[in-house]
Amino acid sequence: MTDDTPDPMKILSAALPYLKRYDDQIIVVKYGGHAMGEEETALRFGRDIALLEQVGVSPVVVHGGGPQINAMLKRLNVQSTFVQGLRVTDEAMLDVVEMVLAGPVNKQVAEAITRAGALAVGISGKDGGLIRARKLLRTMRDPGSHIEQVLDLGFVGEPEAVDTRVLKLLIGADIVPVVAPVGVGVDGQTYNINADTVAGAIAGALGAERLLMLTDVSGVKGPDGALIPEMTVAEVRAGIEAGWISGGMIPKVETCIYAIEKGVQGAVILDGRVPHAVLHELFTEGGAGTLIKPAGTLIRP
Ligand SMILES: Nc1ncnc2c1ncn2[C@@H]1O[C@H](COP(=O)(O)OP(=O)(O)O)[C@@H](O)[C@H]1O
Ligand SMILES: CC(=O)N[C@@H](CCC(=O)OP(=O)(O)O)C(=O)O
Repeated sequence: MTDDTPDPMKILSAALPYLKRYDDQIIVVKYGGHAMGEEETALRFGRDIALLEQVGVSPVVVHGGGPQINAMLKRLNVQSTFVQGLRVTDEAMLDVVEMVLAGPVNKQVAEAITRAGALAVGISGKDGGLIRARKLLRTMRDPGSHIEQVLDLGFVGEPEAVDTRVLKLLIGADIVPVVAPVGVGVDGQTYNINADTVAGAIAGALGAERLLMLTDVSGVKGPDGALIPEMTVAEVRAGIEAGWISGGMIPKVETCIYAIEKGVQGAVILDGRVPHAVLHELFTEGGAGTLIKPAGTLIRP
């Protein structure tokens, strides 16, 4: 009779080179609202992050919460509209967004990590001057028209500067920072920022070793629908140009490209609903999802 159960000793031993590779390295993990799923998924995520901390990696978590905001809006009977994948945010909407992101979602994620045995502290981009934001300006052109229209998305922002001091203090004290994607302008105005964008900005500012983007698809799929394990920045750009990278995947890969251009060694898009996706990516030979990397590097050890 054969026993297909993987030998835990073999798994641990095979993970050794990766454990050494990521020792003391900063890994930014974007935990998307769709990847949060049921309570058990969140607790499992918490255990994976706590394990990273225990083995000497320095994880920084940036979470989303789009579906959780939608659920609150439904309870309040408020409609929400999206333009180019971004939530149009007036003053009343901003209150709900900040309340949900910096409130229950932020605390649940931090608590799940803490419950698993690592200390985690939830903050928003407004704490410690972490994210100085400015209003995001987006334009749109109707098909067949030459005229660019400026879109008004209200209080939707983008990071203008990232002050990493508070993150470094927490990391230095072996505390896992958990960041809600809200920022503040020089004039004190609060902004709602897409969580992918915040994760990319923080990974770039910290010079992280890796940016992991946890979502609800297995990674970037090619024109034939098959998962692509590794791509260079140039290949990603060609995919956008050719149209087989589209919709919600565009801002995600653009965030990865931004982070790589800021010096991050590799950015991975992976399915956060798969048990232990983070550990699988970091500590196994094949990794998980799609690794986007600078040209000419061979970085899956
Ligand atoms: N080449 C591609 N590979 C994978 N997904 C793609 C691709 N092109 C477009 N997509 C779309 O991008 C979506 C992922 O983005 P999105 O739903 O915005 O993620 P999230 O909610 O986690 O931010 C997928 O569900 C898929 O419909
Ligand atoms: C401007 C904008 O659209 N902000 C997002 C912030 C949350 C987010 O990005 O959450 P996910 O990562 O779960 O999608 C929103 O209001 O939904």
